[in-house]
Amino acid sequence: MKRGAIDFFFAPANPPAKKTRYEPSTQTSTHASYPFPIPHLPTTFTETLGFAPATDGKEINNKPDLDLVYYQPYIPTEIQAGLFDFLRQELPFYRVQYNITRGGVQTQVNTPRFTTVFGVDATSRFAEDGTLVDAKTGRKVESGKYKCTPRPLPQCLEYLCLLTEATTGESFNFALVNYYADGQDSISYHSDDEKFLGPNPAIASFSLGAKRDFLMKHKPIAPSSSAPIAEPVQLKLTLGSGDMVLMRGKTQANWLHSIPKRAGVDTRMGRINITFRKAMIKGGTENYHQYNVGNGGVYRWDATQRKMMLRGHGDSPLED
Ligand SMILES: O=C(O)CCC(=O)C(=O)O
Ligand SMILES: [Fe+2]
Repeated sequence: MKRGAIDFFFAPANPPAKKTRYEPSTQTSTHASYPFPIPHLPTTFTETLGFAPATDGKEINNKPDLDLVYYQPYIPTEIQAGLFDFLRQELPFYRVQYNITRGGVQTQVNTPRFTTVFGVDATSRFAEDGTLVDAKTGRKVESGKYKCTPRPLPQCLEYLCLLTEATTGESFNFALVNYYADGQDSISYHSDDEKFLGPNPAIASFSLGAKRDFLMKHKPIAPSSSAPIAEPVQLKLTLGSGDMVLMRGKTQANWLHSIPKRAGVDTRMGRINITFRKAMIKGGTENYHQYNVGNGGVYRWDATQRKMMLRGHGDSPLED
């Protein structure tokens, strides 16, 4: 029977397949530490990234100790959605659990988002063949140096890192990635002021996917008898897909930032955050690995079920 225009309108013969917003590259980044190979950026993305930053950065330094550069957006519009899909699909993610002891009481912390990390601190670098060598001497790093197995940046993040270095004039050796599955995933107020980053660290922070509020507040200032009680100094940036915020100077030493939980329509969508940072010493590599990879199972995006699915456990590498 012939289908009329009305039938076509109301009942498509096959539900439309979800459009893939990128054409995967056949080349991959591989490393003994990766649970599966990670495809290179599609060439359409690398070509379009030639036009990044898509806008000039705006300096935000009108509050005490604050030094930001806000690119709204940095990633060109045409590839924002595709790059989000690509990274969500192709990176390994973790849901890290760890214990903290406060006042002699141990409690388990469930990190309220998916995380992953690539990079090694400035005392080491990866040689062409993927082995770790001493940054100064070029000699092979002894196997016991790190408690974890550092992972090199895959080409897809290395490319974005190099671009970010060129834009900002800063240098980075780490990419930390957060995936907030929905509005219930979050990061609580903190500052990225660890000693292993050195003084006045620069951190470039990318957003892809759902819009989320990025809240900043000045760290408490010890009250002095002469000064009047100051209003808390705060700031809200609503980060959209493709945006980048460079935090630098005295920002980390004096400000806290967070992505609070949110209810509402857009918050059913996922959001990816990538931060590029520079760790100076071994402790930075171990800290980032512990809190962003941990020792639980690896998750990968399942395009059919449209959620992160547990793919394997522990450090045992998976075949793709
Ligand atoms: O998701 C964000 O925009 C912020 C992430 C963050 O602050 C962090 O990973 O340290
Ligand atoms: Fe942070």
